[in-house]
Amino acid sequence: MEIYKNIQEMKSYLKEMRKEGKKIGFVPTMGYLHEGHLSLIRRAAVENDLVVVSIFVNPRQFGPGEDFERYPRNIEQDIRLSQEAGANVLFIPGINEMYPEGFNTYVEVKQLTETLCGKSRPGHFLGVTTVVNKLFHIVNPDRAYFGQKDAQQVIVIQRMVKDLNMDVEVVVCPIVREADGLAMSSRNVYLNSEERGQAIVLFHALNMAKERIEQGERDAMRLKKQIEMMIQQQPLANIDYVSIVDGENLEEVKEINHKVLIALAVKFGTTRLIDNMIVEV
Ligand SMILES: Nc1ncnc2c1ncn2[C@@H]1O[C@H](COP(=O)(O)OP(=O)(O)OP(=O)(O)O)[C@@H](O)[C@H]1O
Ligand SMILES: CC(C)(CO)[C@@H](O)C(=O)[O-]
Ligand code: BAL
Repeated sequence: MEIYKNIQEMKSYLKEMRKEGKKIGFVPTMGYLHEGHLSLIRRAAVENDLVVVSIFVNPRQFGPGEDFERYPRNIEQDIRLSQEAGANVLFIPGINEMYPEGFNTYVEVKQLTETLCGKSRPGHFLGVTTVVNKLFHIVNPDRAYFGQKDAQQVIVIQRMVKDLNMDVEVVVCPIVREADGLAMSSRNVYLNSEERGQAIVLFHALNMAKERIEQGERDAMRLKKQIEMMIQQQPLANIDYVSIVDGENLEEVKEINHKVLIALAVKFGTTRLIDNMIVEV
């Protein structure tokens, strides 16, 4: 596996690969890889000739007081796991490589970034779209792989790709869960055993909501209340948001009569977890 820290060196290497006709699949990550990330890498390896994985904990998508400094990192383990999953090139730039002095260009998707996580984390998606845009320019992939776990991120990136006529196919991969249903996340390591035990309520609440819709529930407000009540029964849970939105434009729905996204963010102690489920009626 090739490992690059330098943008120009990796660009030259990938240019050669492209000249040989190789199709490039790209998996952007913030590292501390788990089965969720590995599922993206494995899929990219099946669908492309060359798989590039980036590991960059992007400071510009963390707000002040968020967990940038303590975000979990284990580069040796990431190298081993990504190689085993089928990565051919690892891109691990330093902060100065990505944001040299004088850096001053941002890419912003409006509206879609103003709800859900965008509301609770002002500036977060500006950081995400800016860094993903940069990474797309550096890697120039044919396909880029993102997890449905970050549902809003997927929709925002699809919008950016469309609006800016970018030649990359965005491939969305299903949420990978722990055996008990908790969505895998690098941040799960922050949870103590009590918090970890209670966090399973998120998956249970999403399943409950799906069942209610399947049984005929159409009132989004009533369902949202039921989800909130179920989560609040866990003493360590602190709800950031529970939302039932249109699966395409992320606008809050009143009546559930088409494809909806049930999305939530809940804190357990200091750890903020997100999860979601798409339900079609
Ligand atoms: N459980 C999962 N299932 C599928 N894809 C996932 C999962 N967790 C993360 N991903 C995807 O992996 C990519 C990189 O995500 P990232 O490095 O932020 O990991 P993460 O575990 O989601 O971290 P965190 O939850 O701490 O933000 C994103 O496209 C994300 O959606
Ligand atoms: C896409 C991403 C790698 C950009 O930093 C990040 O937001 C993530 O890991 O989902
Ligand atoms: N997966 C989204 C990265 C973040 O929480 O900053």
